[in-house]
Amino acid sequence: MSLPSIVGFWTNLLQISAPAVRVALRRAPVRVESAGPCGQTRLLGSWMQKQQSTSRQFRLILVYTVGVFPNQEACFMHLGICIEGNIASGKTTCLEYFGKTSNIEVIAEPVHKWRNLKGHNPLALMYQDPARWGLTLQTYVQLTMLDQHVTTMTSPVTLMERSIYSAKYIFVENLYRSGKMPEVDYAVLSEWFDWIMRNIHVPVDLIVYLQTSPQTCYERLIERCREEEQVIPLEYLEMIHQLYEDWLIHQTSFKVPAPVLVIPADHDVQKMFCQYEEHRGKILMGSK
Ligand SMILES: Nc1ncnc2c1ncn2[C@@H]1O[C@H](COP(=O)(O)OP(=O)(O)O)[C@@H](O)[C@H]1O
Ligand SMILES: Nc1ccn([C@H]2C[C@H](O)[C@@H](COP(=O)(O)O)O2)c(=O)n1
Repeated sequence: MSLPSIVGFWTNLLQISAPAVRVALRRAPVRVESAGPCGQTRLLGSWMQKQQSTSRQFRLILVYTVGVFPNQEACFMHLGICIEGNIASGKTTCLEYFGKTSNIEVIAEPVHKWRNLKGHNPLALMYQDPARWGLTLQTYVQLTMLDQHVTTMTSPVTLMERSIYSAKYIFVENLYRSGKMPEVDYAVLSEWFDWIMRNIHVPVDLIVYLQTSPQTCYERLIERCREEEQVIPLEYLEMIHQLYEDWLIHQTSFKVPAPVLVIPADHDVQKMFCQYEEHRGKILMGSK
């Protein structure tokens, strides 16, 4: 490449691929692992991983590679953002808001699958008898959440409701700690989860935590009136709340897989929409 074409290349790269460049710079050592059209960058990526280097120069080499093989840009373009929060904290409402007001792809929690699996309702069974059905539900939750994480996305930004991480660190943990999940069931789920973490890349670029009081969630849960959840007492929401706080605010329980943007979510819907607008830029850029 001659000097002008190199300059032109960089200018074009930075103009056309700003999000790709940014994502590649930040995520290079862990994101370069797709096979097929990303073959060349995959080699470079694994070499970089071996070097255990996070230096800016190496990352720039990678960005250069993205530019030289422009058809690979899609590998770096995508940002995955998870909306986390207690039951009935307003996650679905948040997803619907962004789904309507921009071309972000939204993925709702697959609750319909948990309520109807070949005519069975694992969610209802779990609430009726957690010790018997907790493992059944959470195994299925883990599978369906993983499926959503690895689904190929076409738009640059995806907002996903909850994650495989909160399924394990919040809900499985809660069943176990409250004595409603036998140790052997917890061990089986943990083995599965650890295997997934070792063998499958589950990328999350940003966690948006809708922080509510348990009381607010209790009121919204009653208002929503989902049949299976009528048995949920306030104490259950308090335990889920504490697990979320320890994980995402105090960061004392489990590894947090991405930066956390905290949005206070006890407010009415209008105020929440205003807050979403205030944070729209950060969310779209995947930064807190
Ligand atoms: N900011 C809010 N103020 C009052 N009610 C809300 C607010 N956000 C959501 N709701 C209502 O609370 C219930 C739970 O909201 P939802 O978005 O389904 O929560 P989640 O997806 O977190 O379980 C729904 O009936 C919804 O209409
Ligand atoms: N791993 C999980 C995830 C969710 N649930 C339950 C909690 C709620 O009853 C329902 C959906 O949650 P929402 O989106 O309304 O917060 O599924 C669970 O038991 N385990």
